[in-house]
Amino acid sequence: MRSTVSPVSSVPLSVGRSEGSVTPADPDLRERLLTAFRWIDPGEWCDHLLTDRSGWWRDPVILDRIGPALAALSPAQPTVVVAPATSGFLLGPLVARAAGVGFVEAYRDLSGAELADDLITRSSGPGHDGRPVVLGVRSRHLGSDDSVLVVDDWVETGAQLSALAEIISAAGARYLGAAVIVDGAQLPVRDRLGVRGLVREVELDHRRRS
Ligand SMILES: O=P(O)(O)OC[C@H]1O[C@H](OP(=O)(O)OP(=O)(O)O)[C@H](O)[C@@H]1O
Repeated sequence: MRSTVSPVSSVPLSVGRSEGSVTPADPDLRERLLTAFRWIDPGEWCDHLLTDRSGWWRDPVILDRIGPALAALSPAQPTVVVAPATSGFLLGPLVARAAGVGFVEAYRDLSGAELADDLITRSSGPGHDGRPVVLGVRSRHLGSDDSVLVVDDWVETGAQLSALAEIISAAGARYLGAAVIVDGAQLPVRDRLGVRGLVREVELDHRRRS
């Protein structure tokens, strides 16, 4: 399911979507997020649409406002922001900066020499691409005094967030919830993982059809 067209990632075409509430946000920012996003139909070889989120990062206004907007979704003041590779490595530091805290990477590829460190790893899934999710976080960067806001650009099955919530719990830290740009989660997943989003996936879907 993974596209070779960078920086596009895949999201299933016929995913179930809930109509749950999304936290109200800056209307202009929401409009920019909806406008700058593109669905891509790769054609016969693929039975689902691909997501092109690159327009978000190209818009300087989005880049300026997205950190504070996501930080504002946190139900409490975090002591640290955690986000998964790859998009989370862009978004996470923007949110951490807005919240006045530090950032910790959650890696998907645990084979790199740079990760020769004590890691807390957890698996979950399958994720939106049908594959198991395995994430690892350096244990020395999280502790029992930490309240952790997880940040990502998109939630679909919640597999990434589930693994992160378990990692945070294993570190003895407090999981505050997740702040995301696009909430495509089903209601039970949204509630279980404390997901708050700026836009709903169905809003993007409506734009595709209009
Ligand atoms: O709720 P889930 O089913 O776990 O899916 C959510 C994940 O999907 C996207 O990642 P993607 O695989 O597209 O990778 P990217 O961060 O490199 O764009 C997004 O950035 C989330 O991390």
